[in-house]
Amino acid sequence: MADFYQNGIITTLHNLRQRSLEELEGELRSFKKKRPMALVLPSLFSELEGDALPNIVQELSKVDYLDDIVIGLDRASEDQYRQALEFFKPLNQSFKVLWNDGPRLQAIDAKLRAKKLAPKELGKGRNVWFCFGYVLAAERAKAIALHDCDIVTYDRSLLARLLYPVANPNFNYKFCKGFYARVASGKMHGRVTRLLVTPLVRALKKVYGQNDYLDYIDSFRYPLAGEFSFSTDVINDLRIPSDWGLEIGVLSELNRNYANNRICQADIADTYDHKHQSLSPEDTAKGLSKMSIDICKALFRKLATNGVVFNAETFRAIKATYYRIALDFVETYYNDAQMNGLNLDIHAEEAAIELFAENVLNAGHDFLENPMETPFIPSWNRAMSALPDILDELSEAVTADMQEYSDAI
Ligand SMILES: O=C(O)[C@H](O)COP(=O)(O)O
Repeated sequence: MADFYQNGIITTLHNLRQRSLEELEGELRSFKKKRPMALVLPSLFSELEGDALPNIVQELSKVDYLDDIVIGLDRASEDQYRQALEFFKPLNQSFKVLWNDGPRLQAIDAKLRAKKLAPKELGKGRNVWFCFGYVLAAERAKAIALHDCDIVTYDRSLLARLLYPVANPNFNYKFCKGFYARVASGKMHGRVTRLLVTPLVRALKKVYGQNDYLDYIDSFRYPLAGEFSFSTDVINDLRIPSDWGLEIGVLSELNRNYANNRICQADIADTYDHKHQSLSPEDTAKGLSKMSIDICKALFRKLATNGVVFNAETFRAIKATYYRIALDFVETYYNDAQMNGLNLDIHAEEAAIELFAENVLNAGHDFLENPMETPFIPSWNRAMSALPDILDELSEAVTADMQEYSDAI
């Protein structure tokens, strides 16, 4: 059984395994009148052909408290968009598929671009941003969940546990982050979370002393989880990073906009596995190497907005402190793995830490060289003020695409 310890400055909602999924879903059904619920799924077309998404769709088709599912489809040709519309048909909820590469959504993007409001980078952040715009335009959902489409261990209890804290009308949470242990096939995963984020946050605390923002990030048991839920009004003011800083960036935005007692985290799965990316030690523009640089920059940028000063010396101190703390963590993880009968490859862990330490410096260098660089997509509030009809146009474009390319929906 899990413990019920509160480890930080936000609320942790545990899974004490005392109630059935059916009971939880029954309660969610009773919430839906006051707080209608939607799910956002950022997806690549290639994920439709993978192992995870077919099972996710099957599981979701059994969920009866959810009103809407908004799927953002990236990297799909016209034919693949048609295939996607067929693929998602087993869903029993009202669903929409945003064909992000299609001519209608590209025209919306061009309109935003002309006002310098369009996302600069392709990827999950951009996809999620357009989906959020669609949810705002639909004006129905009050509670929204988002999860990745590559979860191979998915079952529908993940969604129920993720949505519950923001869907329950008696709770006041604006945002809930999911957490779990990424343990699968006899191994401990979550390399960037375990070996970069936690030790780097601890190193920054050591170098700069107590800091409310670092305490806040350190309170999340899985800060990089792609699974979170929130009340719809959160979207208006949210600036989403378009790079791999997405998860940290969203947490930072919530920290800026809300008090800590409006934010929680929930234990959403006993086991979790997903598609693993390569570490990519040879190319900093790819894989976990790129991810680690984007995450470091997201942390540095946020600290700078709190008045923290960085220079080449401080980055060297941060790197050295990070490296020592991260190496100490390897022993901790190794012993935890041993006691639980898991494998932990010490060499691979230390090689990842060496790469991440180098990338702490690379990120620091980029940060000092390009002080004006920002990966943030403007908030929907700003986009709507510049282009008041943009949400209606987005909604019409999605409906028109679905009508044109599918005859049976
Ligand atoms: O959460 C993480 O640390 C990264 O997404 C990498 O995860 P993985 O080691 O499970 O692939």
